[in-house]
Formats: sequence, structure tokens, C-alpha cells
Amino acid sequence: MEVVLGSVAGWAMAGLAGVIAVGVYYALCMAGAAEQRGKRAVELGGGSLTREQVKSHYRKYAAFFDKPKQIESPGNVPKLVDTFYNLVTDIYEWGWGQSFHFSPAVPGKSHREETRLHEEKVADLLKLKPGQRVLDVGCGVGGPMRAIAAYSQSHITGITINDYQVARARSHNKKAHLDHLCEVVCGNFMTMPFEDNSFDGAYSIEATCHAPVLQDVYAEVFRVLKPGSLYVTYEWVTTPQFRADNAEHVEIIHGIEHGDALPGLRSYKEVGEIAKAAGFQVLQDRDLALPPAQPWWKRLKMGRLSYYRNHLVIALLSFLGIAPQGVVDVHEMLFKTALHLTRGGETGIFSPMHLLVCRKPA
Ligand SMILES: C=C(CC[C@@H](C)[C@H]1CC[C@H]2C3=CC[C@H]4[C@H](C)[C@@H](O)CC[C@]4(C)[C@H]3CC[C@]12C)C(C)C
Ligand SMILES: C[S@@+](CC[C@H](N)C(=O)[O-])C[C@H]1O[C@@H](n2cnc3c(N)ncnc32)[C@H](O)[C@@H]1O
Repeated sequence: MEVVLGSVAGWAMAGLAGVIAVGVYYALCMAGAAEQRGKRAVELGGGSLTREQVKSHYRKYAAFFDKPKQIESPGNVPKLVDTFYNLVTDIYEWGWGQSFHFSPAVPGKSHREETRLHEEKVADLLKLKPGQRVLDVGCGVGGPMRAIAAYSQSHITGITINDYQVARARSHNKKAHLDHLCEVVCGNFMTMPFEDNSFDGAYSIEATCHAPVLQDVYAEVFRVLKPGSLYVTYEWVTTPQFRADNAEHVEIIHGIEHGDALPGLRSYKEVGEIAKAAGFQVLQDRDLALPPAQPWWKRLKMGRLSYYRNHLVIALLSFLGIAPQGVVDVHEMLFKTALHLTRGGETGIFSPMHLLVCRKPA
């Protein structure tokens, strides 16, 4: 009898160990992986930073927001943004996907479909045609670029300040067999390495919010566009509901700025005025987040449970020495900014998709 019980217990233990091993493997390698499974948890790192640099660079990044004067100095901003994307790019790809932006929710559609629709809207607004030369200002790892190139058959050149993103974007372009239509350049969109009047169209998706001086990046886009061409941008702004004398509003906006490397959010009114000051005719100036659009923050809110799971996975990986020290802090910062972004959406004081359609006069 004892022998039988002993062997049953042995099998039960072995079964339990097997279940735990599969669970740990799933948590480390699969859980929360990006929709396109471009990144696995065990591959989370610090972009172009060495493992040893992650913690200290995170501290430096956070310190910027303790001393707002540093952020106000325009020359410091691109470096700060570059550091930020070294810290977050892997986590974004793992937990969100290859397109680093929001999209209005669409009933019955998946996050990937919502994202694609929001990106194809850019191609439609630009009236893109096969063979045209188009600029993606602040291209990330190229999710939008690939969707727009595949949809329009135009040739897209993306620019990003972060060299780790350049490598990621090039690798994704190749894997998607779109490298004949998509190319990526590392550079600062405040001073772009492109000829005057050289593009048939340009767009920026949730990227120019990082510009220390918005008029300067708009002026650069204006310079490189051919006369008569269009520029479409999705801007992060405060809306007419924002009140500077409301403490909760101010806290939400500061939380968004801190967790998203922003030198200071602009208001919905400013962006159109700035585009005009840069020389553009503004053809459309409106918030795509307004009803009948469904909440863009829905996925952010619904993902709350998976963020806790992600946090456990990252803490475990960091404890085991697989993920660099500091990744836990970065993840915590993102968790907090997700709360601020959600509150920004719910209160209606913030939009990540204020649309401008601009034309460089013919
Ligand atoms: C345009 C910008 C980025 C917009 C979004 C793509 C990102 C803003 C906040 C990010 C995230 C917040 C919470 C993370 C979560 C804690 C983690 O477990 C998985 C990844 C997140 C969901 C992450 C994903 C990307 C964002 C939604 C800015 C920077 C101008
Ligand atoms: C939130 S991501 C959006 C990326 C992409 N548009 C997308 O939707 O997936 C912002 C992008 O802007 C880029 N960026 C920010 N400041 C920049 C600068 N000064 N010069 C070039 N790129 C910059 C970042 O490197 C990042 O790729």
C-alpha cells in the first residue's frame, strides 16, 4: 500500500513540476508578447545601452523631470528622448506591438486592425499613389511605415533619433519583405539630412510631441516637401476641457509628460497656429478622439491585469539576472503613465490624435 501511495505522490510531484516548468517557460518566453510576437520577455533589454547602463540611464532620465529647467533647454531634449527610447522600445514591442501609437477603438475589431485603420487613414488623407516618395517623421520601429507602404505602394523613408529603433525597423522591414519600399535613417527631425523639395508627402504619428520647438520641426518638414504636397500629423495635445487651475488636470498632464519623454504638451489651439507660422496652409484641424470615435484608451485600461503579470515576469527575469537591472523601474514608470493617460482620456483633457492636414503652397 505504502509503495503504491509513494509512487502516486511521486507522479503527482513530477506532474506539478512539469506544470510549473511549462508555466515559467510561458511566462518568460511568451506571456504578454507583442501581437506580432516580435519580442519575447527573455529578450527585454535597454536598446543600444549595455546591461550595466540601464539603471543609471533610467535614473538620469527620471532626474530630468525633477529639474524642469533642464527640459526647458531645447538642446537637451533629443538626447533625453533617445535615452527614453533605449529604455522603453523593447517593452513597447513586447507589450503593445510594432506601432507605437494609439487608435480609436472600433467595435468588433482587434487592436491590430484598429491600428492598421488609423494608419491607412494617413495614406488616404495624403492621397498616396504607388511610387511616390514619402517621409515618416519619427518612425519608431516602423509599424505605420510598413502598413502605409503595403497599402499605398509608395516608397517611405523614416527618420528616428534612436539607433536601436533603426536596427529594429530595418530587421522588421526585411522580415515583412517590404525593404524595397521602406528605408530608415537615424537622425534628428529638427535638422533632417534630406534635400529641399524632395518628398511628395510627409506624415508624423504621435512623434512631434517630442520636439523641443514644434515650429522648428514643422519648418523642417515644410523645407523637404515639394511645393503643393501634403503633410498629415497626429498630435498629442491638451483639449479645450483642460483647466490649468485644476490640480487634478495638472497632475495628469505632468504624469503624461514624465512617463512619455515630453518637453511640455501643447494645446489643441497652438498646433494649428504653429503649422501656419511654419508656412503651411491648414486644411484640417480637428480631434480624431471626439465622438463618434470610441475611446482610444480602452485597450490601455483593459490591459491592467496583464500589466501586473508583466511586472511579475520582469521582476523574476531581473532577479534571475536575465533582464538588466533597471528594467523593473522602467516598467513601473510605464505602468504609472498608463494610469495618467487613461485618466487623460476619461476626463477628456488630453488627446493623442489631434489631426492636422497641411499643404505646402504650390
Ligand atoms: C506616442 C507615445 C507612445 C504611446 C504608446 C505606444 C505608449 C504609451 C504608454 C505605453 C505603455 C504603458 C503601459 C505598459 C505596460 C505597463 C507594460 O506591461 C506593457 C507595455 C505598456 C502597455 C506600454 C505600451 C506602449 C504605450 C501604450 C509617446 C511616448 C509619445
Ligand atoms: C511614440 S514614437 C512613434 C513612432 C511611430 N510614429 C509609430 O507610430 O510607431 C515617437 C518616435 O519619434 C522619434 N523622435 C522623437 N524625437 C525625435 C527627434 N528629435 N528626431 C527624430 N526622431 C525623433 C522617436 O525616436 C520615436 O521613434
